[in-house]
Amino acid sequence: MTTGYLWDEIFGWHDTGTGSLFPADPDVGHQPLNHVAHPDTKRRMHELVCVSGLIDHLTRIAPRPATQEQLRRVHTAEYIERIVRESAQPKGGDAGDGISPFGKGAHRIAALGAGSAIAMTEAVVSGAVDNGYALVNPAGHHALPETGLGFCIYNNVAIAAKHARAELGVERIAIVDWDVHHGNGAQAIFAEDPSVLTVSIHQDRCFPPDSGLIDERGTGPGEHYNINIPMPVGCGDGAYQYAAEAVIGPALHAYAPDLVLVASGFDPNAMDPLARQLVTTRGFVTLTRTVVEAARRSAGGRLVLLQEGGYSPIYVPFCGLATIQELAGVHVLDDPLLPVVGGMGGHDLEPHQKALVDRAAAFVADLR
Ligand SMILES: O=C(CCC1CCCC1)NO
Ligand SMILES: [Zn+2]
Repeated sequence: MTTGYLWDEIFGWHDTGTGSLFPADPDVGHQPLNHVAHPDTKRRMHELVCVSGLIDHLTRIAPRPATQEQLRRVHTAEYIERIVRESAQPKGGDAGDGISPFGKGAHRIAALGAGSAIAMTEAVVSGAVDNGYALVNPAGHHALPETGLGFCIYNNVAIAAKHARAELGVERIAIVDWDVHHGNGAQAIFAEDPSVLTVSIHQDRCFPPDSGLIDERGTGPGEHYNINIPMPVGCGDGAYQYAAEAVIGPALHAYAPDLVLVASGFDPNAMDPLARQLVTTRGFVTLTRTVVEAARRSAGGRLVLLQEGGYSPIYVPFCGLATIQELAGVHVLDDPLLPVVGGMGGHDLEPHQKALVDRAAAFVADLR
């Protein structure tokens, strides 16, 4: 098994400022604080991959900037122009919702992330590696054709999927989004496209507001090819394991994609400030095992994971390490926090959690 890995130091230079989540404002008490999406969390994950020795089991894939044509498969020219323009300003700008600030040069960094998603996808589809993890920054899964949103500038996973369909001869793609926030971008971009199955498991109505409801199932020819699993707050490893066994695995088996892409956010983790789930490294191992097995069954193992959210600088590195270990089939380090986060309760499957997952499981029968 060869697993590709991609990181570039410039991802650690994405400047999200000191607005924490809102601009510092002494008049209302907002003190300056690193933005929750500060790149340090992802940089720490990369450093743990290196210091743990896991990097020695991985094949380094070179980052590459997305071309204008590749960005334009998803985003409008006007939007890209605005990002390019604001990125040239000394003070940078915002992706589009007022809480996604970026510094000077953000377009170059975000375009490198999107192009790196393509580079990893090409490496996997060509067989250079069996599967891969691209630790890109900023995240992308909320970005829409005409605007960024929720810290996302360019929709990396959608850009990679469009490229695989247009340039790599891939017919059927499944996008699994396990970031704790709804994968609204891919859902919208592929809403009418049955050649791309989108599955999002997320905390119910956390972000974007009122997005990712269970009855959002695709439209027109794409109807039934979007599955949302809006998990109630407080879901731990047991609930996520049941969702993987009852929905994610069966949906991928029924759809039989030629390539599996994962929007890999670690913000379901039990120590994350931007959601209220209880997932530990055990949960991410279960999710990873599920997509590895699905890709083995129908896609020749072709599987690409792209970094999305995750805001606990303490725990995200270990969640990422556990995920990449499972992807690569190696084990270099246990999760030292598991006795803490795994011993605080909340990991048994609860009846209300099972009931929600069972509602989503019923949709698998509609997949062809
Ligand atoms: O991790 C994210 C960003 C979510 C935040 C955006 C504003 C409040 C929650 N999306 O996946
Ligand atoms: Zn998120």
